[in-house]
Amino acid sequence: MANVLRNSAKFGFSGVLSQLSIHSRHGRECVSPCFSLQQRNNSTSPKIKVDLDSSTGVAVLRMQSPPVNSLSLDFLTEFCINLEKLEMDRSCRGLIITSTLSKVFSAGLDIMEMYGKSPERCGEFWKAVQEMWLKLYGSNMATIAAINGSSPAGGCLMSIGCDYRIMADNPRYSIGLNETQLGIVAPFWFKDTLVNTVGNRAAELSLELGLLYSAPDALKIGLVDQLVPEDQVLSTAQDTMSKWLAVPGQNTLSHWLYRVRTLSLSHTGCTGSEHSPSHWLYRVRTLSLTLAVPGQNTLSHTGCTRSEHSPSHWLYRVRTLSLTLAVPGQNTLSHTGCTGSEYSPSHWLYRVRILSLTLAVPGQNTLPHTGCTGSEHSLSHTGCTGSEHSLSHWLYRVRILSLTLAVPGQNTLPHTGCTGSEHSLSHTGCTGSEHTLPHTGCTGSEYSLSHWLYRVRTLSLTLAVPGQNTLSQYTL
Ligand SMILES: CCCCC/C=C\CCC/C=C/CC(=O)SCCNC(=O)CCNC(=O)[C@H](O)C(C)(C)COP(=O)(O)OP(=O)(O)OC[C@H]1O[C@@H](n2cnc3c(N)ncnc32)[C@H](O)[C@@H]1OP(=O)(O)O
Repeated sequence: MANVLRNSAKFGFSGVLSQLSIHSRHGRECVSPCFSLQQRNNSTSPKIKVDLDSSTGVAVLRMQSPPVNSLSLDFLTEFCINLEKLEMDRSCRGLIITSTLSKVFSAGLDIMEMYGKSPERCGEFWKAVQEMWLKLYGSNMATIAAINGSSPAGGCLMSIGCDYRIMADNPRYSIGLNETQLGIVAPFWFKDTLVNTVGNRAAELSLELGLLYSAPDALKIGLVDQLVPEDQVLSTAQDTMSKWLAVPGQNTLSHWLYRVRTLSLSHTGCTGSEHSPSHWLYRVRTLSLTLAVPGQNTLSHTGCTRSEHSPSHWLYRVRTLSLTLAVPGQNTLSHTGCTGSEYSPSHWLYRVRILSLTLAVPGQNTLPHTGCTGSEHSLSHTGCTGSEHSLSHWLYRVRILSLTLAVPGQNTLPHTGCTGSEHSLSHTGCTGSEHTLPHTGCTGSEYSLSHWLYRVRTLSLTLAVPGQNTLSQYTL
């Protein structure tokens, strides 16, 4: 193990990444995930065993790939195919993931896949990792991880991709995103999923230090939801699953609304159907990693010029910065308008972030400042076009807007400037009839207004990417 890691370090992950980056630029065909997965599954011995109980609608997926259920390309392929089959099986409503091995749930990504492989193989592997996460995190089934052993790195990702985690109460078992300790960096979507699970500060500490938590500590920070004696992990998962399945529609809207935010960030920048989510996940990840490569200080405006800022420290922060500030199609941080020395980065970063959150009104040209160049760098870039429009004027309106949105019978948003037939849900940024927020599950007139107001508000706040038609990009 240690040898593998040492060799990986010697080989250089950034080298692998740059190769991958080139590969990505040349472009991969966007084929259906199902097709591509089936094509590349050459393994004969099953690494996954699935039992679906048709009386309960609950499937148990057992990982059985000794010695440690490491996530190789073959393993991931088999995992995804099984997941996809269950997803398409309408009788299956719940999924429990566990391991047949003693002491180990999953050791995470197979280190051997990250060492000495061709760029093509690396690309396939990485795509499979993304597909595993997308399928799990985006599943319509209720999902529970029955963690009956250690679950580092990718194993932890798999666990936090589920709705609920039950872990064996054994302090020798550990779980966490420990990549930093290995000299590599957890991709931003690993980070997002962790943040969604344990919150910002715990995730920050966890990622910067590459922490592995014992089962009791994992429970303390909320990384797992419940500890039970080892021999009761599966039975408790089954009991818990019946509670989840008793919640009406639990695996539809509420489930999705929460997850859509994370998934949509992953898609940012997607403008055409040729861009599959995994394609973008791959690119964005590469971008974020590349941005912080020492010696390539393209983020000089972030203030990152000193050697005392360790990569992991910066990668974590830079990722957050890019996600927060990046406007698709814009030259990321330069769109902050920070071109003169009078504007310190922190000054701008702070303001722009607040502005984006405060002023973004879907369908409006909320943040035209992204194209500001020169002396108009002022508060007028918030969308105010005349000097009479002060910031407080706008802040006031936007506040009113948010409040008004929730008043039954006023869903037309006339004050946003919308006039005519576009007074509808198209103000969310949807422009074509095909864009009916399919992922919300809402499809027709059976949904009352208050129902929609509530949903739209959440969606707008959640999904609005200024200047982009975010919802239309959502293809999952
Ligand atoms: C495509 C290239 C892209 C490059 C991009 C670069 C960076 C991007 C982000 C990378 C993200 C990575 C996420 C990951 O998941 S990295 C993997 C991290 N995993 C770990 O750190 C786990 C390491 N393993 C352990 O801690 C332990 O093995 C254990 C799971 C706790 C089990 O312990 P134990 O029961 O004592 O077993 P052993 O340690 O003796 O191991 C038995 C056997 O298994 C081999 N092995 C263990 N882990 C892995 C692994 N992840 N991949 C492959 N092989 C693994 C270990 O070497 C032993 O083999 P031998 O018996 O042959 O010595």
